Amino acid sequence: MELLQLSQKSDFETVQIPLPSSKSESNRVLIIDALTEGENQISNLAEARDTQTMINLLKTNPPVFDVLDAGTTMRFLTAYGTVTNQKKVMTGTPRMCERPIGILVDALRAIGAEIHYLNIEGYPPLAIHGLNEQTTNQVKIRGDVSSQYISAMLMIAPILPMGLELELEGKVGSRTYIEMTLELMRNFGIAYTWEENRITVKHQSYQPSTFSVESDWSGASYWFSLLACADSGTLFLKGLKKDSLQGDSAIVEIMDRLGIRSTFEKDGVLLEKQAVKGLETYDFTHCPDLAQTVAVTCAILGQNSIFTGLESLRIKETDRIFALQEELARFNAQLKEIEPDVFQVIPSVTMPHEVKIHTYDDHRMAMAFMPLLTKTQVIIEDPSVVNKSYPSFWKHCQLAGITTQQL
Ligand SMILES: O=C(O)C1=C[C@@H](OP(=O)(O)O)[C@@H](O)[C@H](O)C1
Ligand SMILES: C=C(OP(=O)(O)O)C(=O)O
Repeated sequence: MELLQLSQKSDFETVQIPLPSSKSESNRVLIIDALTEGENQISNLAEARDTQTMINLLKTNPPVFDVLDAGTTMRFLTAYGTVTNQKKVMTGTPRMCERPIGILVDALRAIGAEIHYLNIEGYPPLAIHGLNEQTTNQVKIRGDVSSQYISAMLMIAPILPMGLELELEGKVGSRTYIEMTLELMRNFGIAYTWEENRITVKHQSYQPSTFSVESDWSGASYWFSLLACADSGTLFLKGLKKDSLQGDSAIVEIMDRLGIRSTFEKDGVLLEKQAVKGLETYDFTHCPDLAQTVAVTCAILGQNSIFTGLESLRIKETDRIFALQEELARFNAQLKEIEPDVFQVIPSVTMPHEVKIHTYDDHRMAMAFMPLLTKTQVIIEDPSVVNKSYPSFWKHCQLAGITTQQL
């Protein structure tokens, strides 16, 4: 097991962090690009492994689409392979084959697709046999498991001969990601309506256009957390915009409560320290990828916060609730379920001289616990796990003056 030691440091002089591009925006524009007749001008695609996997699969078009551990790549390419009438096997890592996909497969079957499960009903691997004829444009889809199924259906909707009327059922989580999908579709010429729980996309063509992918707000969250936990300093995060398509820009309002003032400038955002106002409660339903960052920050800052909207965390790269509970305990903090789906962060009272963090094949576990280095020496197990979304993360830590050493 590779180990990376991060030395304790708590002052960050004016440091500029370049940030990676958003993998969520990148993976959407790649699908849209593949469905556009004509040339798009797309820049700043993400270096994330999830995006590079998508680029390679679209370019080489092998009979087996192995998406590794990339959820969006699995869900978006399943819909793409179907609408482009291809025969494909969709597979991924063992964990990917434990992440549910039945809701998307049912929606695709409802419009006439032939898809078979190759192992366990409701989970990858899958065999796609394409879509010969669209049988209906009326589809009901649950919104409470993953928004990625909805985004996948929406992006192929204009290509369907009958278009699509998607009725969202029940609670809709990660809504900001659905909005991102529709905004990007609009950027490439697609008209849609979203009235109450019904999204309608008529049959139409994607129009060639330009798009520059923004920096990644989920990746930015770790830098907000670092400064919030530090004694002093300022950070400048490049390439972030105030009007972002990414719901994880909610980190600005969360960190305003946890001691960070954000000032938007022409080419990014300046982070400065301010007094902690306190985060009593936060609902992560629409920004689930921020939960680990904020849990660790609250645990370090002595904030007894209540978290809700964490349901989807159990089916991501790992069971993130379990992983957080185990790793927070290593510095005597807790994430306690005080009622069904209501969690309380119980902060650390004593900090060990060194903390070793297990990362569970989850990039966000490695990155979310990095700010612990403001209080103690940290050892991160399997540091290359960050490659999924942020391959240059440790290099950027060095830019911030953090000493990293492979053990
Ligand atoms: O559409 C997207 O780009 C994503 C949607 C979210 O997943 P869920 O919709 O499954 O919550 C998020 O957690 C994931 O990192 C990226
Ligand atoms: C959940 C994530 O990604 P995905 O679902 O696309 O694998 C993530 O990046 O935190």
